[in-house]
Amino acid sequence: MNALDLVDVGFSYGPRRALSEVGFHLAEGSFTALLGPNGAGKSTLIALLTRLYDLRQGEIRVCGYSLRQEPRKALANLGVVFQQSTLDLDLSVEQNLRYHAALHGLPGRLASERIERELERHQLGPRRHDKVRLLNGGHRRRVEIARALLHEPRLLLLDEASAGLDPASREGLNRHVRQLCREQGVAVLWTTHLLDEVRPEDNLLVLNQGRIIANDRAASLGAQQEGGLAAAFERLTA
Ligand SMILES: Nc1ncnc2c1ncn2[C@@H]1O[C@H](COP(=O)(O)OP(=O)(O)OP(=O)(O)O)[C@@H](O)[C@H]1O
Repeated sequence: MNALDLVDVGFSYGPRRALSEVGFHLAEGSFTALLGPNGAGKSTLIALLTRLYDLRQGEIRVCGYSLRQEPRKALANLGVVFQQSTLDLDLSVEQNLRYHAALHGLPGRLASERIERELERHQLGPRRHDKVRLLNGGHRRRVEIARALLHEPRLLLLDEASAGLDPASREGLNRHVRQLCREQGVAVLWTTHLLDEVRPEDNLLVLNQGRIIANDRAASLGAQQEGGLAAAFERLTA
């Protein structure tokens, strides 16, 4: 079963069309980069996937559950890291995780076990009692990812997760998420407008003006154009 299926999804802000006939499938445990220039429709798509906006056109299924018909089951399989951080800066790393576990209704002991596991997995153990305010951008993102995985989703959405990070932290985060995907079998949808975050082996979706205009291995797309992926992306989004 796929981690995510989108079929003919559309969305408009009043008369302004933001998404048209968007369709794609993400296999379980796969890493997919969703690349699009500013205004392509990435945030709108994330808002539909997280049910911030109502889906009126098309179908979205998370692990086979329709977002419209079985939203609770669909969302139980979804973890999200939003573009804007939603951590409480004045709570510690551990308190932020505990708060989220409570929101998801995880009983105390299970919450503690999962928190320990995520702290370890994200190498955050030594920082557990630090207020989030004291962490650098890369570590804050790790806390958000740890938090998003507490309820054991099968699909993790990261919306421009590397925005605002310095190059070394960006690279570290990118590597970390790929490792999670490989080792834990969580499917990842990584949205970005930065081409250098895409690797040749990635599944690549290119969104432009609300439409998916490419869906292929990054290496295959790059091979189709002299100048590689950068030239292909430029041509596609021109
Ligand atoms: N609240 C809104 N009202 C009207 N139009 C909107 C609204 N939000 C977005 N749009 C338009 O919808 C289109 C898609 O925007 P969206 O924010 O989803 O793109 P994006 O790829 O996330 O861009 P960015 O990387 O700049 O956030 C754009 O043309 C944008 O101007």
